[in-house]
Amino acid sequence: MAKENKNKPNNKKPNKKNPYSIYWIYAAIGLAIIGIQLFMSSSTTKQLQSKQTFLTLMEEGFVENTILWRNVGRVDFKISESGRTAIKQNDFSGSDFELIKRSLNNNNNTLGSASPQFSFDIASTEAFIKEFESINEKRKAEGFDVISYKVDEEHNYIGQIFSFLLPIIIIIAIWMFIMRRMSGGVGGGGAGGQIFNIGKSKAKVFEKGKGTDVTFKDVAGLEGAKEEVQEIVAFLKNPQKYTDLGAKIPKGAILVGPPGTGKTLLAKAVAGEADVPFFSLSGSDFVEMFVGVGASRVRDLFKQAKEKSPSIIFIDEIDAIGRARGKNNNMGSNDERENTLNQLLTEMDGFGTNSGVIILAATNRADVLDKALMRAGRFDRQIYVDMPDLNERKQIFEVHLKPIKLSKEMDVDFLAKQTPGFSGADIANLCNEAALIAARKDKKAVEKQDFLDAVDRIIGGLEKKNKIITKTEKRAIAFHEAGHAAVSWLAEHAHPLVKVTIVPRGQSLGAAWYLPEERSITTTEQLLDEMCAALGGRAAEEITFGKISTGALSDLEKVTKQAYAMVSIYGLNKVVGNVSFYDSQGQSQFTKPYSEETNRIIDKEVSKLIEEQYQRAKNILLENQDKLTELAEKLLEKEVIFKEDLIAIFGERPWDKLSAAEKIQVASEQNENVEPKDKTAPSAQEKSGEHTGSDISNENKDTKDVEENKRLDSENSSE
Ligand SMILES: Nc1ncnc2c1ncn2[C@@H]1O[C@H](COP(=O)(O)OP(=O)(O)OP(=O)(O)O)[C@@H](O)[C@H]1O
Ligand SMILES: [Zn+2]
Repeated sequence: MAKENKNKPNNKKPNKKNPYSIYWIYAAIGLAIIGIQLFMSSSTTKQLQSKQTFLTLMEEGFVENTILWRNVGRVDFKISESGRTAIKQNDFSGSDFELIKRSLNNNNNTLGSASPQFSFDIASTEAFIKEFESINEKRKAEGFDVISYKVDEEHNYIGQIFSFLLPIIIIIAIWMFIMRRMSGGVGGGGAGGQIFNIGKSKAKVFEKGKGTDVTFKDVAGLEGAKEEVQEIVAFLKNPQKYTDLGAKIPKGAILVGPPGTGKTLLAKAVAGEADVPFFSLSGSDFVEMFVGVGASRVRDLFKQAKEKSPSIIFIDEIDAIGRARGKNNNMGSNDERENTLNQLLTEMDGFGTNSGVIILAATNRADVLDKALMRAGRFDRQIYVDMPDLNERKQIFEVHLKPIKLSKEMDVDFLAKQTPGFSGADIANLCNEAALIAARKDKKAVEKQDFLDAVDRIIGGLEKKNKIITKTEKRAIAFHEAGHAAVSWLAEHAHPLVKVTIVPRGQSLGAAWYLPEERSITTTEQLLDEMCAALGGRAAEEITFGKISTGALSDLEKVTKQAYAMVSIYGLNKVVGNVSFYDSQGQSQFTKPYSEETNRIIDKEVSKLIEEQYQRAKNILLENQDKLTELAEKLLEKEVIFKEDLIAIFGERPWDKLSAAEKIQVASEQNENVEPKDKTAPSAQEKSGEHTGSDISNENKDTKDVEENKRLDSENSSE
């Protein structure tokens, strides 16, 4: 039973006393009346005054389809073809014949309709039959055909109405079927039908004490967020404590943060732990193609929540309805969403602070939300759920490693270090992937190597063992990657390298993995050294082969972007000065906020900056050319080399001898092409509200070694 409650929408019970169904009854009655009237008017029977009219016509042989209704004492008949022409031409007199003539004329106007029917009352069926038979005998004697008749018990109106209504009923049935399909009512059950529930909220309800089995223990890290959410639960459990002191209980809290950081998980934990009904739905559940449905669903949701108060409403991905109003107004389709949002705002205003309903919402696009939604009095609290840091990653690993069978020497610290920029969801995925890899190798337990393979696979994509690369190309790739590795190893502030590979994987033909610090401010020296290392690949090609290739495309792209950022955004260039042309609103994309003169200076400074670093990279490599060659040869031989090989060739980095405690904060392995890394950039910015150095460092890390790919492509095409 508990299961039922969990999985089925709550709209089943109120179905019975649904206010919408009354309209349907009205509609059905209306349709029936229209139907009957149509039926009546289409086959009207004209009432004649006397039976003598019939008998006259019968004597002439002008009647057909004669039916005697025994228990109502009535006769219906029609006039035959010859009769109709005769009546129109001849002068039958009497009021009945006037009537017949008129209706025959009318009938001619309406194309294709059947000949009109006439009726008259009789006192007794038996007596009438006698008269009828006597006329027939007369006709027989005169050599004419006898007129036949039929005796029936009762006029079957019901059957005729039904046969008329049947197609209408079928059409309605088809229509209802389509509507049900459109409102996605798979779980809605057969009985009531979704059509009645289209304006009902689609919230899943977790009743008191039957919540999810997620608890706060399952949410690792996120200490701050957890505390705030727990406080909300406390408000609901014991409002007295707060209201006694005059405090108002917040109406809502919105969880903001990058994807996969555990917002939904946190809300599920609230459902699991709070001892109150929990309504869970997604922003897109309000959206339907019919106007007014969204607003009606909001109304219904709040009504239900209030009935069960104290309760919690959770709206996931609220940006689906909460987007700022008024933008893109030229597209009419937004009206419906705005109505929905307006209704939500009204509802949030409508209930008092102490009504015992608290709204939780989650989004990863807080920037697009309507300001009215975020103001105090609605979502009073904004809870930031950030990407996990080293320590939090460790805790998340601990949660997700629990169900996995590990080999003895598994080291969670190590895993956390290997995964900078991973979100909680990424880590969950990694653990699963590692287990899959181990299973594929028929292992009894998951080993460290499986996790490393899983990291490689998640970051870099699948290995491409069969990719065809010529010997010269392989050599060029090896020297290029060795160049990156050597420069980053030898430049003090560059991220030290951890692993270099020339195994094709995903899009790339080779990759150098760095060990970036998790830092929030980047110094000029760090930026310059990173640029130098990025140019190291091309520099190595030049000093080794005497020619450069197109393979450094993405290195160059990254370096150029970073140089422009340094000069025109971070104010790190002496000539341009302490100015930033950064446009945090992203408004003036078409006009540059500086003069032509400044433009020229910026361009000049950027190319100077890059050229300097390129020369520096070349110098570093020239000084160590034999070591570079040794490294490249080793790479060609082993395909993957690690930090240890670099130490063997270049010796320890003198500046790497940090204290162990510091190291734990600093360390972490990083690929050149870490996709999750990108996700951290905006969050760091959003949070501080200003532009920190972090996104520079991120830009810096996001090197794709697609370059090698492109190099090959263009070599093929140009030569
Ligand atoms: N802090 C965490 N502790 C444990 N597991 C986590 C944590 N964060 C994320 N996860 C894992 O990642 C999965 C996805 O997280 P969740 O759906 O809560 O992310 P989200 O922030 O809601 O993402 P989105 O914004 O994309 O909806 C969870 O089911 C859980 O397995
Ligand atoms: Zn490169």
